[in-house]
Amino acid sequence: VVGGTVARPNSWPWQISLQYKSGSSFYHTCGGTLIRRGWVMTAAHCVDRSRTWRVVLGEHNINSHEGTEQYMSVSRVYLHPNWNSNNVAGGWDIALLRLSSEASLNNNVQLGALPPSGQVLPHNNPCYITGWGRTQTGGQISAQLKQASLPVVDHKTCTSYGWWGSTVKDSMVCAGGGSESGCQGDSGGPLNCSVNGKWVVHGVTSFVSSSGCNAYRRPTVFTRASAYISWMNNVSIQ
Ligand SMILES: CC(C)C[C@H](NC(=O)C(F)(F)F)C(=O)N[N@@+](C)(CC(=O)Nc1ccc(C(C)C)cc1)Cc1ccccc1
Repeated sequence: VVGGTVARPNSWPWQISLQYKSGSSFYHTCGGTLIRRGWVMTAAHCVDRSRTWRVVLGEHNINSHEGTEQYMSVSRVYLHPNWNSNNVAGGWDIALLRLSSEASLNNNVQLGALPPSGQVLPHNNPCYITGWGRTQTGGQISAQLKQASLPVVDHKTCTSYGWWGSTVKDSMVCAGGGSESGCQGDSGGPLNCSVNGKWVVHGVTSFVSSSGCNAYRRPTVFTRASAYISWMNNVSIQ
């Protein structure tokens, strides 16, 4: 996350850290959202290569053990069937992870709320991106979970000339476009939007401009969760 602030610990209790094993250690690579006690929503581009994954719930500082963490292994990865890793512009950048056991819900670990199918939020709807991603283009990832205010940029604006143009599809949502943005390592994490006074996980962090995470008129682009409700329902009743 470029800009913004360090989040109050566990104030986004559905945020998870997706980590892969290398040698005898695990490393943060992406964010995600706990949507059921046994299911995590993340980006397909995070998990489209086979690795040994683990999901950390109740995490704040990824470099220290704070006693609120739950470490879960992943029993199966469900990539969206239409996902094409050579064409993130095509969309479909969403995946579900089946956890090998069910999370215990508490003050530090809660389920994220998904939007109703088809919901599209208005321009400037208040939203926050959260994640442990790089804090500057080309910089380091953050040890502590960060948050930044990224208001929705409507499709009409985001797909216009000088912005993302036709790269952004209807199944995506843009947010930000100013000095604050997502960055590498935030992938897969939630875009938390305030709707009727409740937090709804409206987006899955998908991409930023290669010319800079907070490039001018290149808002952070998210997979629009409300476009994939039926797919998620069909997968998670398996
Ligand atoms: C793996 C890609 C497909 C998605 C990756 N996503 C992220 O980093 C995210 F923002 F989600 F945290 C990304 O943007 N990766 N970049 C490598 C940029 C990138 O690849 N972006 C991108 C943008 C558009 C497209 C398509 C839609 C034309 C493909 C890739 C990060 C970057 C940003 C600034 C400087 C250097 C690196």
